This record gives sequence, C-alpha cells and structure tokens, in this order.
Amino acid sequence: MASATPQTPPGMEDFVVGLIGMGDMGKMYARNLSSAGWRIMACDREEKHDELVKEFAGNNKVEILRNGHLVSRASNYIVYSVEAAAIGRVVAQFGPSTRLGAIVGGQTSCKDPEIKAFEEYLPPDVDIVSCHSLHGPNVDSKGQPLVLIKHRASDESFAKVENVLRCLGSTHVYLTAKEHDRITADTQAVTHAAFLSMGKAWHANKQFPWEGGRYVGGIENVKINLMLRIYAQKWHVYAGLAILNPEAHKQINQFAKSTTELYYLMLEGRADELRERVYAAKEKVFGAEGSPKWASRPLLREDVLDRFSLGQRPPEDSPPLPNNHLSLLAMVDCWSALGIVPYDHMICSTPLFRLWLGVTEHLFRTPGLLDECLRVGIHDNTFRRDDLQFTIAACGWAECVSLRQFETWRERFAVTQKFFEPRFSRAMEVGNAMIKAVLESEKN
Ligand SMILES: NC(=O)C1=CN([C@@H]2O[C@H](COP(=O)(O)OP(=O)(O)OC[C@H]3O[C@@H](n4cnc5c(N)ncnc54)[C@H](OP(=O)(O)O)[C@@H]3O)[C@@H](O)[C@H]2O)C=CC1
Ligand SMILES: O=C(O)C(=O)Cc1ccc(O)cc1
Repeated sequence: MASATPQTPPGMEDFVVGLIGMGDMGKMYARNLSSAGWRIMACDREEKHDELVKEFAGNNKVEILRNGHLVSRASNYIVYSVEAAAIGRVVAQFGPSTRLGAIVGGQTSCKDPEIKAFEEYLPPDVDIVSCHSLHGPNVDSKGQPLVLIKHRASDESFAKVENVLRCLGSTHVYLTAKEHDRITADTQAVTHAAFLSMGKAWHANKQFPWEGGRYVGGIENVKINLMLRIYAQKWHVYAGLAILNPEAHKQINQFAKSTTELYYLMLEGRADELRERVYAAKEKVFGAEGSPKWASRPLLREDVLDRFSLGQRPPEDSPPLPNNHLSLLAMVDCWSALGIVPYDHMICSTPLFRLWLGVTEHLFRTPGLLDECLRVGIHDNTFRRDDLQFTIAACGWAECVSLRQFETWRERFAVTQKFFEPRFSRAMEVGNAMIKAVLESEKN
C-alpha cells in the first residue's frame, strides 16, 4: 500500500515512521507528520494504549500499537520522545527489536545520554539520526529551528529523515551531539534557571507579581508570563535538560555566582564596583560603544510586550516602578564570565531564549535604563526582599543540578507549581498571545 502523499520521494512510498512516547511532543509529531501523509506507528506505555487508540481513532494514518517492540519491528525510522532521564532504560528495552537497517533518533532535549543509549543498545546495522525541535508542543513549528544530528548514518538515511521532517516547516540546523548540548546549555538551561528562580522568589514572598503595582511594564510581563509558562509544564523537561546535560552545570553555577556577587554589591552599597562590573560585562557581551554586537533593529519592542499583562494595566500617566532587574544583570554577568555571545546562538534558539535575550538587550541598549537600574540597586530597597529570595533560589537550583538531585529538583518545582497553579490557564492564554505577537514581529 502506498502510504505517503503523491510528493513522496522515490523509494519512500512504504516508509513507516515509528514514535515511541506519545506525550506532548510525540503527539505533535504524530499529528504533523500524518497530516503530511506519512504513515505512523506509535505507542506510549501499554496502559495508555486504549486511550490513545480512542484519541487517534479519526486519523487513518496513525496506528497505535501496544509497545515499543511492535513499533520498532515495523518502522523504517523510529523517534524516541520519552523523558530524557528514561531514555537509557527505554532504548535498552526496545532498541534490540529495531527493524534491520532502520534509522533511529530521539527528540530528547539533551543528546549525551540519548546517543550513549543508542550506541550501547542499538544493533550495529541501524543508522542513528537524532533531532530536537527547539520549541514547545503548542508553538507552530514553521520557521523554528530543528536540530538534526547525523551521528551514525549514510547520506541516504539522513536524506530520508530530512524528507520526513521537512513537513514541520522548521529551519534545519546541522550539529553534532556535543555542539547541540553546548549550545542548549547556553540558551535553554541557564535561561530556565533564571525563570525558575523568579518563581521561587515570588512564591517565597507569597505574592502573585502581577497583583499590586510593583511588577508593571513590558520587561516585567516577559518575566511573569515566561515564569508561569515554565511552571505550567512538566517538571522533567527542565530537570532533564539541566541535570543530564554535562555542559549545563557550569552555566547554571555561574548564574548563581553572578547573582550572589551582584546582590552583595547592591546590599553593601558598593556603587562604583557594581557599575564597573556591569559595564565591563556589557562591553564583553554586547560590544563596545560604537561597535555593538546587537543589530540596528532591537530584537524586541517594549510596546508590543506592554500589552500582555496578567494584571490590570496602569493608567497611561503613571510610570512603572523602576526595578534593579537583578536577574537580567546577573544573566549578562554570567554570559560575560563564560565568554558567551548570545547572538552566536540565534540559529539554534527557542522562542523563550529570544524573548529573554530581547528584554536583556532592551535594558542594556535603552538610554538611561541601565543607569536607573544601578541606581535602584544601590539606593532603593523596594526589591531587596525579592532579590534575596531570588539569590537563594538561584543557588538552590545550582546546587540541586550539580548534585544531580532529580527528586529534590522535582519537589522544589512541584511546590511552586502548586502555588501558581490556579492562574495557569489565564497565564497560558496571555503567554501564548505574547509569544505569537513576538514571533509575528520577528517576521516584519
Ligand atoms: N515539552 C517540550 O517543550 C519539549 C520537550 N522535548 C523533549 O521531548 C521529550 C518528550 O517530552 P514531552 O513530550 O514534553 O514529555 P511527556 O511527558 O509529555 O511525554 C513523554 C512520554 O513518554 C512516555 N514513556 C515513558 N516511558 C515509556 C516507554 N517505556 N514506552 C513508551 N512510552 C514511554 C511517557 O509516559 P509516562 O508519563 O507514563 O512516563 C510520556 O507519555 C523529552 O525528552 C523532552 O525533553 C523537546 C522539545 C520540547
Ligand atoms: O523555549 C523553551 O525553552 C521552552 O521552555 C520549550 C522547550 C522545552 C524543551 C525543549 O527541549 C525545547 C523547548
């Protein structure tokens, strides 16, 4: 039976794509690939079989099987979309059943354990081509980066994978597994550490930051919306890409160190040292006066972000309370200490990273804003308590990651997730609209 569309490349008429793990990302792949005409065989854990059969009953391109052995035996290209921490166990279980000469890849956010599992448990006749869609399951894949890793594969196998995944409309980025982990440590892991710490700090002080007049305006909207977006997701995605990525520990640790040291300078009123340090970091990350690394057009327009407030918008004539933005200063200090130039990673960035870099750039390039931030940091105690909790949280996450404490990580995440949970549905609505508006504005 010819299974794919009339445009199916020659030799791929009966090609079957297998998906092991039908959570958020597996389902997103199943829907997109089947819409493009590819025949899919998929499974999750056996106990979810009947539920998945019902969910995909109307889709004659998707066949739900009982387990990964059945998927592996029947498919030409198998994608594992399971928790990063489970990849070794799951590949050990199903890898030996892989069809002779098939291609295998994974969608996990961190490639080191994935590739190790493939090398250890897949038969030698199997080719390995991994991938990573650099966006969440609810973001339109068109135009977003899709990393492709030709780890152990013929040109022919690699071309087949590209033929299948082309329907996502993403921009293909070709990397090795090591390059992938290095870049995502810089872009994802350390960015998440900042938002996870904000959530902990607001939780510790028992506040919903969008209530009350302290966190108002475009930069604050990004902080709040993205923090909520992260806490509304599954914990394992963020724990996995921080703890399992061998490249990420240094970054997360440096972020905690930068936060602590800048906080001390503010607390102790050491204005000159603070200024000197922040301006030196600015020059390293964003370039010297007259030869900036940022483009002539800013990454973000604050007025676009102003619209996406979870709280009431203040009257036009009341200026927002100035903030010292410890999280943003610490991010730039961290990039500077590690020699990271964030613009170098744009080809391989998530929407969340681009927003985070966008607000950071905004703070550092808008005349007067950085100086105001430094002034508040020294002379104004308004944010001191939140900054203390932010510092404690950043150190807590760093310690947890460096000790590879999955269970502690999960518990830290879960209590704060519970605190914000009543607001997630509204937050996702506003956050999705904000990301959509920013993605649209990136096109113009
Ligand atoms: N969410 C995101 O934004 C993105 C995630 N990723 C990565 O993609 C991978 C999947 O993430 P996501 O879909 O969000 O996570 P989910 O938790 O939604 O999906 C993972 C699925 O795999 C299932 N699973 C676990 N073990 C087995 C097994 N032995 N056989 C079959 N299925 C199994 C899980 O079941 P159970 O829950 O019962 O364990 C779960 O349904 C992760 O590695 C993540 O890092 C990549 C890009 C973006
Ligand atoms: O944009 C982000 O960083 C997200 O939070 C969504 C996400 C999570 C995990 C990935 O591997 C890729 C994207």
